[in-house]
Amino acid sequence: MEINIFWFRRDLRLDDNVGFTNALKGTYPVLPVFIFDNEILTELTKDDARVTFIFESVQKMRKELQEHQSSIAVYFGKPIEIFRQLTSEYTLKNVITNRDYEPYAKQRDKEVKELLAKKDIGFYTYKDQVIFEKDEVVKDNGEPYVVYTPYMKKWKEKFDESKHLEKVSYRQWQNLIQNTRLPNVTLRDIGFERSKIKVPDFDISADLLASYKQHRNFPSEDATSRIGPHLRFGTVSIRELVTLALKATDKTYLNELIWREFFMQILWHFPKTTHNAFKEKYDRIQWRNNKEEFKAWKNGKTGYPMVDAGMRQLNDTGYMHNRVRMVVAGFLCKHLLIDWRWGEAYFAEKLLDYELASNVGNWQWAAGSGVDAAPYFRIFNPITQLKKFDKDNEYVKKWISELNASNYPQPIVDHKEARERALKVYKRAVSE
Ligand SMILES: Cc1cc2nc3c(=O)[nH]c(=O)nc-3n(C[C@H](O)[C@H](O)[C@H](O)COP(=O)(O)OP(=O)(O)OC[C@H]3O[C@@H](n4cnc5c(N)ncnc54)[C@H](O)[C@@H]3O)c2cc1C
Repeated sequence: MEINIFWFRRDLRLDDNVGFTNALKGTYPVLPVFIFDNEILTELTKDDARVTFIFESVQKMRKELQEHQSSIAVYFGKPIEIFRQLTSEYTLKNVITNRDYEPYAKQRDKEVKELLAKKDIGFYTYKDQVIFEKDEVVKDNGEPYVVYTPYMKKWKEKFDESKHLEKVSYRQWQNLIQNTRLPNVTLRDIGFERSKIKVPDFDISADLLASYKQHRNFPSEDATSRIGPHLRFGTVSIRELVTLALKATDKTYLNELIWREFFMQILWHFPKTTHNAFKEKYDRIQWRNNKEEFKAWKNGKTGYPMVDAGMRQLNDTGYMHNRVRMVVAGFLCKHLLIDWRWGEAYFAEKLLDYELASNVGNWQWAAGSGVDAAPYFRIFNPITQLKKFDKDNEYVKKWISELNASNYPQPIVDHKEARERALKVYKRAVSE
């Protein structure tokens, strides 16, 4: 029997999934597939919460598909090897999937496509995780935007509700391979164990979106949507979110979703920014990279409550409030003069919503080296930030039980001295 494969990756949902819907509309029965990619997994700790979340999301889809007399075949290995195996097990016509824009994924897909082409099997990809991808929103002269506000304006100009928000669902389950017993793996099979950290539920209610602008900067309030990991792994569709964001009178939430796409197109056009400063001069900064100070930062022991509370929240829950992320990132790069790449890597290890484009983009923003970054001489004062955004110490007390006790560390650097030192080092780098 000739079949098509639909390959799930960062789109772990059956509804409003562009590639999956198109696969179901095709001529051949569809075999849904998910691959735990061992090249990605080897980098992670055994109780990684994101792996547990992916595992549970895939098993949930599997159950739902089994109710429709089908399933999803789940494999563990190198995608190219798994496809080699699948081409010998099945008579494949096409592999269909949603596009992934990260450098590793682009290379992986290129190799899979080449393998399939040699066997005369098609490889078709769809846009699913964004409203606008790659170079759909560029300047009139075709160059990419490197400043957010004009990008956001062009995004809104080009946006057409009837075209971009069309919900794509096609529940023709009989077009799936009718087999409820397709291969599966357990967490243990892939070398992992269940994490104690859970991805929290999200809130995209009209109430939250209505008050988002006024409350989103205060970390003690539960006033942001916590949608990050769901967007990252595709358990919710961007079209659904934009639909809700448009209904809100205030458009701040929509603008945040556009920031996500802004950073994604930056990564697409400038893949070198994963490792290099967007503004080249910033790679001349003489980082101090003191390992003891880095350890104090990671463990929430810098003596600056807002920094410490944030890092402890991250270590305990895999989440940190956006305002606090800005403060801890600025503190690492400027006060401690530690390379933004160290902080980026630590966030990548810990954040449930870790997403390469947004993480690199925001870290380079904090370091001053990125697109649309704050000028280097604007240095967050972690004490003033605390007074402004957590004036009753509600947030910091929640995460630092010993805040007012003698065992709470003294500041590891003096704000004023560290600020002056950062200004000198940055100035030297950018004016050389
Ligand atoms: C140093 C640093 C590192 C960051 N790393 C990541 C990361 O790895 N992954 C990630 O998704 N976000 C990252 N962010 C952006 C932001 O902090 C998170 O998206 C947000 O805190 C997630 O919580 P939420 O879903 O409740 O956000 P909400 O405030 O409810 O926002 C909704 C969604 O909008 C998008 N969004 C909001 N702010 C930003 C932003 N500044 N940049 C890009 N998209 C944004 C996200 O997709 C977010 O989930 C980082 C920010 C900083 C300062």
